[in-house]
Amino acid sequence: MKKVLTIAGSDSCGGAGIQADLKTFSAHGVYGMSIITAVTAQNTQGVFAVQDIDEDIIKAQIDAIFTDIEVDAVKIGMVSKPSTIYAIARQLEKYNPGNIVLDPVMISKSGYSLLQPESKQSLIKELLPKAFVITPNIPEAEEMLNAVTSEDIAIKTIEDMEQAAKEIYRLGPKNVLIKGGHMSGEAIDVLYDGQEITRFYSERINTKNTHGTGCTLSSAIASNLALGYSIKDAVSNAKRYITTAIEHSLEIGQGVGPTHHFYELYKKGGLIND
Ligand SMILES: Nc1ncnc2c1ncn2[C@@H]1O[C@H](COP(=O)(O)OP(=O)(O)O)[C@@H](O)[C@H]1O
Ligand SMILES: Cc1ncc(COP(=O)(O)O)c(N)n1
Repeated sequence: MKKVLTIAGSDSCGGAGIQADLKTFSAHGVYGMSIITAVTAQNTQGVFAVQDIDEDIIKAQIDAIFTDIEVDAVKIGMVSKPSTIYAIARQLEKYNPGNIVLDPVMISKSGYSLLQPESKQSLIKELLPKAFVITPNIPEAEEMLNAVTSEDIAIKTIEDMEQAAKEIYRLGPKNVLIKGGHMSGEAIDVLYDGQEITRFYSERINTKNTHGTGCTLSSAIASNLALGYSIKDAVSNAKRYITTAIEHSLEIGQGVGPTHHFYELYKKGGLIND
């Protein structure tokens, strides 16, 4: 069985973060493992408190896994503060895993900042060059480009997304996927692999329940990479997975509800392997 690790924050309401990642891994038939970087007190309406986990125990968790288990892919989500980022970066240098999917989580759907402002530069310098693929949404892509150019870059069109993907590629990741969830019209994601741009299309589903879509997509990409798919096939499969997960999203809580991870659904639709 393929083994996939998530390094991310805990979402108490189960829609995003570690919880979404582990559900996604299970639905893909891969074995999930987790390292918790922060605990959030969160529900579908907001994030109410965050406690960062000490970097020594983050490091110890990474040692515990890599000294014992072969890891086929790593997904990185909420990393919160600079010392957490440095700890993860040093451990990745030590164990050098492949298939690192970096979801540069910055602000939750409910508007709470999950990455401290002083962490942005550390994330760019320490983690971007280690990523096989980075998966920013549009505001995150803008933030990263603004941090490196000191300009006020706004991504408004699909061509802007393509240009931004090429510029973020120069910061060191092997592939850049900019997600179009925050645009209007079709939900189009754009991949740049250093050679060419590929667009991934889906209809825009009319729902407010998109809590955890970015976490789910990046974990689905990590699962597919672990299963041996190429980056383009991994993104294409993951895009179908997230579209189905949003189509069947759940009316749970009073705010932005979560996506649905239902093994039988994906099996029936040919979205996962046995
Ligand atoms: N309403 C929607 N209908 C269809 N796909 C969507 C919708 N909202 C987001 N997506 C897709 O979900 C994935 C996550 O995108 P996005 O919501 O932008 O990420 P994030 O959670 O990081 O903000 C992307 O593949 C995006 O195209
Ligand atoms: C612990 C954690 N990690 C990531 C997200 C982002 O998910 P979303 O953008 O869907 O709110 C979140 N809300 N909580």
